[in-house]
Amino acid sequence: MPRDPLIGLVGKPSSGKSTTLNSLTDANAKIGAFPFTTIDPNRATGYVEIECACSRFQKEDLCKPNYGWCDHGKRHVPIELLDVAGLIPGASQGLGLGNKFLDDLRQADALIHVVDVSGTTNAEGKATRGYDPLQDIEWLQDEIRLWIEGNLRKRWGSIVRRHVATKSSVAETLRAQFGGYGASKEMVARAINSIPNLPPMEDWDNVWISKVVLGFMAVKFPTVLALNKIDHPDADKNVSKIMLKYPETSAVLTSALTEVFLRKLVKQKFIKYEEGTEFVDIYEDLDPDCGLKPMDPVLKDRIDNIRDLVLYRFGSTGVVQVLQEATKKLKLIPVFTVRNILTFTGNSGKHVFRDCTLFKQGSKVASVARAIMGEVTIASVEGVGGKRVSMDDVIEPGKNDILSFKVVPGKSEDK
Ligand SMILES: Nc1nc2c(ncn2[C@@H]2O[C@H](COP(=O)(O)OP(=O)(O)OP(=O)(O)O)[C@@H](O)[C@H]2O)c(=O)[nH]1
Repeated sequence: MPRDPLIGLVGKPSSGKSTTLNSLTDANAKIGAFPFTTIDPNRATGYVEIECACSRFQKEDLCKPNYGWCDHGKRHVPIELLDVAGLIPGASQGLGLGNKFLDDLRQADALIHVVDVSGTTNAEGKATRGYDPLQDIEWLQDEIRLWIEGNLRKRWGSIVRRHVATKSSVAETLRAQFGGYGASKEMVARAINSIPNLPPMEDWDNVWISKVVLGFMAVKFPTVLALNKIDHPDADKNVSKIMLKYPETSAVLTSALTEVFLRKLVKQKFIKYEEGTEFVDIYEDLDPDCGLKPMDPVLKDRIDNIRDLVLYRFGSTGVVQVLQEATKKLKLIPVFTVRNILTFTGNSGKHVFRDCTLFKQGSKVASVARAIMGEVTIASVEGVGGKRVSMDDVIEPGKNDILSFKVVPGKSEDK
């Protein structure tokens, strides 16, 4: 059965991973200004915004997801997040929580690397001033590479002997080695194909091994940088440096602390705030019967600062966007499963498109069936208009992403 996609938050201690996770979820990950607040991997549910199928059929008013929510066709679908305990230089040699961190990482399908661009924490996450966060991007990649390389080199002699003796292909041999990281055959093939002029495996030296590991990392751990703490005055120059050095890397500017603060004020009914945007309304901006409470001047000043320093300058706090970017890297397709393909309703009631699940690009209807229905015998699959859909079809947005499975009668309920 395919596993649900998982996005890992990585970064040095105190870079703001827990705050970012909190800002994306309702989880209460511990937040602290000292290293290793997060000792156990912390799983939580984030919500990624997609275009809901309800708007294709002008049924926005009837859309009521079983999980997440839908706001005028903008649907927020759950996705699992993993806050990985702080990593420091030397982790691949076991420093800090190194090996534990790296082992937790195996399960992730994409990474959000939270970088503290304020320069106020050093590589170990201790308070400092003027630290250059460029270093963090480099050493974190290095530690992951060294960890994977270390695991490979430990057994290199026997790996190559077996490879030659069994006349295996490079893909087969590497698939066996990288299986522990959850690598599929297709992933290993993509990694190998990304390296030009790769010699036979028995001729690889350390340089070739590093190249292969880097190729594998790019496929297995596509990464988005969350350049966090942009509310800090020193952030600008550090962001420019990073963008200049890594023009090809996906990066989103974030202020996780601001997002957490805004969400708190929403709960306390001081503001109306559209997540992922720059729009914050306070009592004075709206009608007296808007349901908001008036603020004292100190709080009002803070909101003005947040508008000037974060929202109007950057367009948002960035946290919603960082999750969008990470999900984009995974190339996920939302699939809507309904019981009634004509009305798009579920088991009962008038509400439409109750279920939506994210699947990897390239998934077939058969794997959607297995993931959603379990091990039952499917009699037929229908798409929009009641058209028959083949189990072998590859799912595509707008084409066959709305499905109804009919189960062989007597075996199980259909959906
Ligand atoms: N100014 C500012 N501070 C932030 C931001 N995000 C997090 N912080 C602060 O940075 C400190 C560390 O944040 P955490 O979220 O605990 O960091 P962490 O990376 O999870 O740390 P570990 O659990 O030690 O790995 C806290 O004092 C946060 O309030 C931000 O966007 N701006």
